[in-house]
Amino acid sequence: MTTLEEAKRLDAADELAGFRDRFVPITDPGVVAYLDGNSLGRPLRATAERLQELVADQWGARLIRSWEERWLELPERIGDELGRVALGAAPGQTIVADSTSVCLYKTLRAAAALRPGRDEIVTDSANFPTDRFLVESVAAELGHTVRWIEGGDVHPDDVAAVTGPRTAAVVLSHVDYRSAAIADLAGITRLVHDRGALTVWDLCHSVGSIPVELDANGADFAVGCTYKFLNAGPGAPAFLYVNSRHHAEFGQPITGWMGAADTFGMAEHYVPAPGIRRALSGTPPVLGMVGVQEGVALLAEAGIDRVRAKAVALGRWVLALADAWLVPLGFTVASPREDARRGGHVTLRHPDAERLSRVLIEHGVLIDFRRPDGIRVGLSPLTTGFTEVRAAVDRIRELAA
Ligand SMILES: Cc1ncc(COP(=O)(O)O)c(C=O)c1O
Ligand SMILES: Nc1c(O)cccc1C(=O)C[C@H](N)C(=O)O
Repeated sequence: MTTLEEAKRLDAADELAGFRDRFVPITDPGVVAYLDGNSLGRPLRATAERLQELVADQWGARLIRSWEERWLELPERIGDELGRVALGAAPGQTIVADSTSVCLYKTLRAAAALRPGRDEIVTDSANFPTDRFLVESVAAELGHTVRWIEGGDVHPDDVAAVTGPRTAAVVLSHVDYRSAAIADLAGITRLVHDRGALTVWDLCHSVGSIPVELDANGADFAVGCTYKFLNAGPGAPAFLYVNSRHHAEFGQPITGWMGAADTFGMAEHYVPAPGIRRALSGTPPVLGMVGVQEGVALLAEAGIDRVRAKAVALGRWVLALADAWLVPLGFTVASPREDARRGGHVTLRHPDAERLSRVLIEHGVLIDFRRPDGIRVGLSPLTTGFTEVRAAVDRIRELAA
């Protein structure tokens, strides 16, 4: 059923519908649908308020004293909360810092160093560019070889085929940025450990969208961004997770003073801080962390399980509309149809996707084009509505006909 009544019924039954009011309204009357929250989540009203407060009360009034009073502890404090709410991570293992790219570099270098004598790093040829580029540059830096899994939608068997006694680390995305295919984090982690290697998971497209269980699955390292489903804002800092069993030996390559044991001791040489704090390098981005804090707080209120349930329902809705309206026009579905294997977006393929994406954006349907022929429909359960999605797919039908 694809009727407007059905869309309204789904919106009326949506337990998370009220959360939409917690976001800054879209004032541009030309926007029909915002389906790009998996690239840049919408801003929270609370973030705007908290930023003003911070500038006035903490930065403006307390000046440099705010570092000691509250700012220095934020990377760990927000990291712990993020770990609790979204990552299945006990406190002391997650920290907010840097960009995903930098966090990936740090964790991959650390992982490789924990496996001396092994000289191969595994990743997937369809992985996000930053992941592939960093795997290549870390491999070049260390004299390692990259072993590629071809083509995305990575299964444990694909990992088994390229890992062995020479594998140091395996770098994979939990949710594929193009197809939304969910990798078997538990099964792959187990397999990689059986081969004596370590895992680095990129959680950019899963954090805040699907529950992740890092501790329960024995994950080694993970990284992710906060500006997608956590709505933390453009360029908001990323996070990294290091399982506590690696803390004693965990050494990361950007040995700045903020990750040192005694930051203000101005020591002659670097001695890493105990625990996850050693993952830090430079001064934490306090303004950007406000958005992370608010995004995580909102997610805690909504609950990751309810968020996931709505993401699944939105995904099914896109598939139903696409099957009825777009498949007859030459579109194909590039995302898994099985709910359990599909993350928080649906990618539709069309031979003319690049031009069509431009036209759609001009007509207020804000989707993403992803090479070579994908139109990516991002579904953010805290802001996306069923009627909104229907209007968007209707517009795609109209413009593609
Ligand atoms: C899978 C994945 N990894 C990494 C990134 C980005 O990394 P950064 O935060 O360094 O821009 C993105 C999106 O930008 C992504 O989708
Ligand atoms: N991080 C981005 C940016 O700085 C500019 C534009 C887009 C992005 C994105 O997040 C892209 C996104 N990771 C993707 O999956 O395509």
